[in-house]
Amino acid sequence: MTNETLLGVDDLTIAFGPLTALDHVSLSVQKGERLALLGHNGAGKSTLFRAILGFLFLNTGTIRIADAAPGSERARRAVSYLPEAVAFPKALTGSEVITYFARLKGEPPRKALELLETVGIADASKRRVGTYSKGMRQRLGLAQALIGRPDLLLLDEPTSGLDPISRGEFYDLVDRVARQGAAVLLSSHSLTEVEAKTDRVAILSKGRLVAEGRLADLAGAAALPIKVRVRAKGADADALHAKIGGRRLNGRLVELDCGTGDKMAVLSRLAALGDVVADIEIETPRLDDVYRHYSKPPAPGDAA
Ligand SMILES: Nc1ncnc2c1ncn2[C@@H]1O[C@H](COP(=O)(O)OP(=O)(O)OP(=O)(O)O)[C@@H](O)[C@H]1O
Repeated sequence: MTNETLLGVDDLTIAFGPLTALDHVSLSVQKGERLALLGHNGAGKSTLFRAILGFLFLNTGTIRIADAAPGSERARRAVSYLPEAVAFPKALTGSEVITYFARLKGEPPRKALELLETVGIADASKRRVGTYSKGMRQRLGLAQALIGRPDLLLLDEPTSGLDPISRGEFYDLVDRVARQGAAVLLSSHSLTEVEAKTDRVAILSKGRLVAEGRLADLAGAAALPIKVRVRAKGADADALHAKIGGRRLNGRLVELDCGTGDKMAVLSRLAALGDVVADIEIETPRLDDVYRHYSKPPAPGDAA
């Protein structure tokens, strides 16, 4: 653990009776870093959050938050949590909610109220929360989580139910908070979103950490193929398919798999075909390919 490590989880096991929800899990999140926690329903993501918050007995291992034990005074000051469906008293205004939480955290309400500006709902600060849209409630939740400048932000599926624009804006805010030095651990089922918006991913499968690292490194380690999609001239995919093999996707497209080392050779071969090829597209592995590779298929009834 370096002094830049704001969350260190080492060999963590958590069991609920006979069920092992987390099985010897180790991971860390550094200052300014956004780590995405991925996994099917029941993989153990929320259990990890609850353990970090100090609510659970650890069967094995340790958790350190800014070098403090979970649940300690120091850790409680350092960590903030935003659940998936944040609920505030409907009769309170946004300002009243923030003032209330600032007082609970022993922070000056005036400073905390500036966070309503940060998250873009200052205009609605005098309105009752009961009139807020889901996106506005999540923004208010983020403002609440940011009170006192936490070192570690835990975001449990923070954008589920938000429209694409609100999701984008939410991630921009998270990005800004990370650039100011916070460590962010967020869980999500939305792989495309996480791919562009986080620094590293950790994949849990049935309580075990099956992969952890930067997307490009995980894709490289898994030796996932690059897909080369070739468009046939004159919409004659059959003729093209007969020449190059691979998969015929439709009447115009044929797809080939190749390793990073073979890419140039494959491209040269295709270029030499000349008249039968209209266009070539190259697709490097995406997070959903990496996720599918590393995570086991869900048990029946476990669909994400
Ligand atoms: N208090 C508990 N008692 C018994 N089993 C529990 C308890 N809390 C969680 N579990 C079990 O632990 C496993 C992990 O659950 P967890 O809620 O951490 O999964 P998750 O990855 O957050 O899933 P989801 O994506 O659905 O939120 C599941 O099998 C769940 O049923």
